[in-house]
Amino acid sequence: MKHCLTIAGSDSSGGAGIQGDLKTFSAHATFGMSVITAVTAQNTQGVFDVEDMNPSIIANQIEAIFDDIVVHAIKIGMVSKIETIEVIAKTLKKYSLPPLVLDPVMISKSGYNLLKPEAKKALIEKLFPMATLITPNLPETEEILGYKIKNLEVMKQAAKDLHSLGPDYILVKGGHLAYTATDILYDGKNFYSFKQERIKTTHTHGTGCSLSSAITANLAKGFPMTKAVKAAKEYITTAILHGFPIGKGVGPTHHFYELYKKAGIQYE
Ligand SMILES: Nc1ncnc2c1ncn2[C@@H]1O[C@H](COP(=O)(O)OP(=O)(O)OP(=O)(O)O)[C@@H](O)[C@H]1O
Ligand SMILES: Cc1ncc(CO)c(N)n1
Repeated sequence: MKHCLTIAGSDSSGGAGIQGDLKTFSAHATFGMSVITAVTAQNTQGVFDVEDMNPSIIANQIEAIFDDIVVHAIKIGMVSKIETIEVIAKTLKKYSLPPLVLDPVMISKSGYNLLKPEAKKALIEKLFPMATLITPNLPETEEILGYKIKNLEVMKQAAKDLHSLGPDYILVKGGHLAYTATDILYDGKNFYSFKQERIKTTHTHGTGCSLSSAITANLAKGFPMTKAVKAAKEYITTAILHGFPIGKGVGPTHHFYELYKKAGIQYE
């Protein structure tokens, strides 16, 4: 059994953030652990409130895990503000780290700033160089680099520009492209394209969180990066295809579709 850690925010509606990450780790038969950076009051319609955890409890959660349990891979999601970023970087640096996937969460699908705008610089300077992989979506990539991205060619240029900021691998996610859901992976030398037709659905709450957690679980199992991303892309595509129409807005994906199918579990 491999052990995966998510350092992220709690999503009360269960599809994204810590809850989505732990479901994804479990769906990959890995043991999930969590460090909560913030608690959000959100549902399928929006984010209504956020309470950030104090830096001391963030540090204590990280230390409690690393001082006791082997961590095979880490995912970082919502980090809210400068103090949170600083304490995560400082505390993690005390340990020898496994692969680290950083999802640079900035703005929720409903338009809420999950990262305070003034914290962008700290995220890039303190956490990007520690990351094995970063997984920005298109609005995040545009925000970090300061130019518009409308097609796959510009996504490749963006991947190169992001690579110069320190991560070993870049995955620019194309979920916000109009015509395809193609993601581009860059390792500093080669590009790898993960092509997928856009699925016509509104139930895409937490797709980014779940994709990065699936990659994390695959890295924990020792998959090389291209294989980890390929398998995670297949996982998220299935999860989106079977998304749940719960709530009045953007519903969550189905984290356990394949497992339920194999087990013959009826859930409808
Ligand atoms: N409609 C869709 N059909 C197929 N794949 C999709 C669709 N929407 C997103 N994806 C895929 O889901 C993954 C997550 O990408 P996306 O760009 O949506 O992340 P995100 O915006 O960070 O998500 P969130 O903020 O909700 O967590 C990517 O592999 C993307 O290509
Ligand atoms: C807590 C949290 N993290 C990340 C996202 C982005 O999907 C979200 N909506 N909520």
